[in-house]
Amino acid sequence: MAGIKTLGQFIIEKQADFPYAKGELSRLLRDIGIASKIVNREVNKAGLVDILGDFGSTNVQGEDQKKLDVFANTQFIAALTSGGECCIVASEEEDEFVAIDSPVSKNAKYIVCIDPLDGSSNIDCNVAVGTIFSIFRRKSTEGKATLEDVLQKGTEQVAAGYVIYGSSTMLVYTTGKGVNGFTLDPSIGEFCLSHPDMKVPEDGKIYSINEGNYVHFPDGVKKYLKYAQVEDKASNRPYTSRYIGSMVADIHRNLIKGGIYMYPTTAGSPNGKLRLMYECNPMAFIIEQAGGVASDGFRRIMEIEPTALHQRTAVYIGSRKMVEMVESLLAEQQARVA
Ligand SMILES: O=P(O)(O)OC[C@H]1O[C@](O)(COP(=O)(O)O)[C@@H](O)[C@@H]1O
Ligand SMILES: [Mg+2]
Ligand SMILES: [Mg+2]
Repeated sequence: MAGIKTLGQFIIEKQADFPYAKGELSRLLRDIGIASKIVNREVNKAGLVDILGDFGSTNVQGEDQKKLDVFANTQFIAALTSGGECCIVASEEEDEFVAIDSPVSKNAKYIVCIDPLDGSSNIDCNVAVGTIFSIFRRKSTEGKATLEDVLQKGTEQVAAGYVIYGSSTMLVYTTGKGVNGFTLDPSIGEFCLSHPDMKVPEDGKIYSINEGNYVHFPDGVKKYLKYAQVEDKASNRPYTSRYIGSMVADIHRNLIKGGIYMYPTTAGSPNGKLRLMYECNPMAFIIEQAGGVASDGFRRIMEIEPTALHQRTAVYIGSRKMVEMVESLLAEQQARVA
């Protein structure tokens, strides 16, 4: 196959963009690629191996852990431990952050916040799921890295990405110099560059939201849904509703076609459902690097000062014009009640 470029080759090539790079971040991304392939192998034959269903425990969020949540968590921590470039893993499936204490990682300076398996509610019914990761450089230089090293604003991310285990498996990432997508070619076991320099369309006609929570949505969001559902050919309306229920898959579709993914505050989730450190920050970095917008309705997701590992936030993310429209309706609502 003429002209393929593997993830490994691309990473090394892009290292030149960072004059002081010593290859640590490249190796860290390599390790995430390795664990993704192992998870992909299990996802692809999930019905044939004992990986479907509940694991029988709950995580710190009070969610039932799926066997694949636990498997993926174990694989990413193992790959990041043996890779030697990671000093802390903060995972959705771990109550506290995991300090990586292996001989190879004593000088490690990177922190990985990870959602090992995103879209857990879709695992057992063969719908696309994913992995989401966010990478920071530790701030402290002496001794063991601490929670303070983990709780950095999204603007401090040095890299972020996701893997989608869908009809094909893709890894999409950014290091702050654009967004590139790689498709796994099972015949050579390599992620190959398939979507260079991804850009989210400025506007779109797809909205993704769990309308089952409609009655609990802020008025501004209800107004936006009314706006989206009105017949008006001139402005491409009504929009189309698409909701997979896996954040990675919904945002990946909207990144390619244009659209908005929304998970507002609801009665059940007064602070929103999605987690800042390993879902919203990494997705915000990718979407902003692709020319889109990521907001909690009132400010940039990446400007939120984190205070807790598993804190949640409302999220509105995707095509710029669509997110700005929702923000203006939420601001109007706020002005009315002020
Ligand atoms: O079922 P709901 O409330 O619509 O929530 C779906 C959302 O929750 C999530 O499944 C949360 O992620 P996890 O599966 O990693 O816990 C998102 O992927 C998805 O967008
Ligand atoms: Mg998730
Ligand atoms: Mg998850």
